[in-house]
Amino acid sequence: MTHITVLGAGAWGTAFGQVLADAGNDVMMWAREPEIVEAINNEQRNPVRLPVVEKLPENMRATGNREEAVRDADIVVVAIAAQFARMALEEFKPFIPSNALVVSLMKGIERSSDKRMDEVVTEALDLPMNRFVAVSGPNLSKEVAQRMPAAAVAASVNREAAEKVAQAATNDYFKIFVTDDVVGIEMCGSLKNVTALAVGMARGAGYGENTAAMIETRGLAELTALGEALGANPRTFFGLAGVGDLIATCGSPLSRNFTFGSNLGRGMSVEEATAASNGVAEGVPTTAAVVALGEQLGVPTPLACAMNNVLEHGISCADMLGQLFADGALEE
Ligand SMILES: NC(=O)C1=CN([C@@H]2O[C@H](COP(=O)(O)OP(=O)(O)OC[C@H]3O[C@@H](n4cnc5c(N)ncnc54)[C@H](O)[C@@H]3O)[C@@H](O)[C@H]2O)C=CC1
Ligand SMILES: O=C(CO)COP(=O)(O)O
Repeated sequence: MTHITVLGAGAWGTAFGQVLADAGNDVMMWAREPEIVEAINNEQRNPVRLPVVEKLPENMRATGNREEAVRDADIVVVAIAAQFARMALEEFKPFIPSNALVVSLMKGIERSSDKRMDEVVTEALDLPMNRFVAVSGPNLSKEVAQRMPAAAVAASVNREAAEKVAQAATNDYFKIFVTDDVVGIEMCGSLKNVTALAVGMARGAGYGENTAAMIETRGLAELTALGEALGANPRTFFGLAGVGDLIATCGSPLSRNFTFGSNLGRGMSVEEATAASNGVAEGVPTTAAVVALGEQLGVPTPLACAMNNVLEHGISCADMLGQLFADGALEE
């Protein structure tokens, strides 16, 4: 039996923990919230972050102790809000077994460094890239938690590592494919959140299908240009983690990023939308990081720039779309 530890018992950490438990693994959740540790161990539930599940599998336990959480792990899965991942992982570093694989489920770019999660995780743990795997795809946690069929992609420079993670997390309702395109997978997961904020905002402001489709395809073009500049494989953008996740996230009120944008479109301030958010909306800090990455790479990022003006300067939805229209590019 494979011993897998999930760091972070948020909505996705818990739903993915259930995927792993349903696939027959021994799953240990680490949570910093004592009430979540207690609820998982005593009631087999996570009423705080994933109330939709009435009974988590028996082979899922929890602890708040870092050493106990990871010391026997074959695979360590990280599902912590991206901006806090580096700090949190540094505290686990002394306890992670030297042969364990480390998997990131996170979809964000660290604002303080403008680095992707593959960079943050390997730096924080001093981990060789061949022990790192990124998992990403159209995986709204509430649906996966209800065991509705879904799929994702595991990316690693080490094919064997990606296959081991894919096997460990595949069950009768969840399937994982493999790729070696870590950068592409990371960029897809992070940038679709920026697009979802903008689409949500347009929806909240009352715009329809054409506007949403325009933002989604311009977002995809922006993500493809940035990803290619970083060496990603263009095919990745048309797979599950790219177009697949854009469709899921930009089309569902279950997405925190879509909902955050929608609340902005309805007239809430960033502070009000943050207070109303049911969990982390990674696109918010990631938007500024995408603008910075675009500047560093010389790649235009009109959508991220317009969305950044919403988040930092409070411009309206009409002005955000106006800025997209004012972009000088004529080639699609
Ligand atoms: N919810 C979803 O549908 C999906 C989420 N993701 C990604 O997975 C990551 C986690 O998402 P969720 O679990 O849904 O978010 P959540 O908002 O439900 O939970 C966030 C988690 O981060 C932890 N955390 C926050 N600050 C921390 C700190 N300083 N130290 C340690 N832990 C800290 C919280 O305790 C919690 O476990 C995000 O990057 C998200 O984009 C990926 C796929 C699907
Ligand atoms: O990544 C997700 C779905 O694939 C979840 O999106 P949100 O973080 O916007 O809820």
